[in-house]
Amino acid sequence: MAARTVIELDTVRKAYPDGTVAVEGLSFSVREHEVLALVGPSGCGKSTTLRMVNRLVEPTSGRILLDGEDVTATDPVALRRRIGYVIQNVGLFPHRTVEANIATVPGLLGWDRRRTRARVSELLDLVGLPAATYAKRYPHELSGGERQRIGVARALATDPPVLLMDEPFGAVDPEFRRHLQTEFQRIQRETGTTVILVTHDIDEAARLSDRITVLSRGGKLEQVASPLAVLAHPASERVRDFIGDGSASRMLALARVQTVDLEGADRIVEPAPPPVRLGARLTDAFEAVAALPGSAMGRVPVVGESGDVVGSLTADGILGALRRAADAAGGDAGAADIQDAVDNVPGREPAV
Ligand SMILES: Nc1ncnc2c1ncn2[C@@H]1O[C@H](COP(=O)(O)OP(=O)(O)OP(=O)(O)O)[C@@H](O)[C@H]1O
Repeated sequence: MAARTVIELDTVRKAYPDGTVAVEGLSFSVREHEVLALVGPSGCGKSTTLRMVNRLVEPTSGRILLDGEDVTATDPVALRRRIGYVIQNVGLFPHRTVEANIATVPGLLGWDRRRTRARVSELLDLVGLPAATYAKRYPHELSGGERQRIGVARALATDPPVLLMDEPFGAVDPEFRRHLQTEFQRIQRETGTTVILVTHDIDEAARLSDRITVLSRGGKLEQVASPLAVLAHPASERVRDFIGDGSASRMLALARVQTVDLEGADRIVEPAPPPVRLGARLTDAFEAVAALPGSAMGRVPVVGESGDVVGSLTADGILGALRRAADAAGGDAGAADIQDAVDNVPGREPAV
């Protein structure tokens, strides 16, 4: 069964009063429970698009539907209760405790104290910041990453079906950013919230989203497709430019080792190197092959769930897996494109 459409943009245009056309003829839809990344170069209209969904910005023309209902015909306050919103610098109220910040929307909805307190505690657990330690703190008593997590907790307070996130991990250092991304993924899977995630970072989009929407200057739609399809088959020169180098290594991180990519276990040379797991990311398989000593003849054992060796994998197997993944992602890019991309994978040389 096809997933239900939750948000639909239909030929949306936004011209600001000074004449800047931020978004032009933009149409795309977001399916229930998916994470849709909105990417593109600076100033291409990502934030404007996001803010039109919750009516912080009004479209000049076109329609935006939430559950089939035109948002411009919906009371903005009621609308924003159905849509969580997380921005880069969070915007927590500085003179309110963490608890009071998270309880903002429940308070507006008239929840009683017990229900609110229970929800705050549940959300703090969800974002990994226990209430006993954090509920009574003020925003200035938190690290940047913790503030970010409180921002997510606040946005999720009334369990909105839709969450809009504008560069939510932008203000934190790269290592912690990775941690927050993983946490976000866990929370999103747990809650099933439909998410639009604005980011200028193609790696973040590839890692976190089910589909990527690429915009170019003036808010024009260039491509909507799965991360693998965008990386393997960029729809235009502008998408290619935006992605830049490194598509192949990004694809390796998305595709997985499958049985069809394997050769026989009987070809493994003893003493065997450490095995790779069936279903592992191709990146891990690639690193394993690249690290092989010459004596292993470029071949790693592959083990199944029970730990039994189910076959062996070589650099050619990995290349085949990458081609298969790219083909499965659709489009008609030739094998040469993929070969070209694979040739640019750092560390490929020693693997062959
Ligand atoms: N209030 C405004 N008045 C006039 N122009 C605006 C206004 N807000 C945004 N713009 C312009 O609209 C265009 C799109 O801006 P927007 O913030 O949506 O882009 P973005 O893709 O989110 O950018 P970034 O990645 O840099 O945050 C830009 O040219 C910007 O200067």
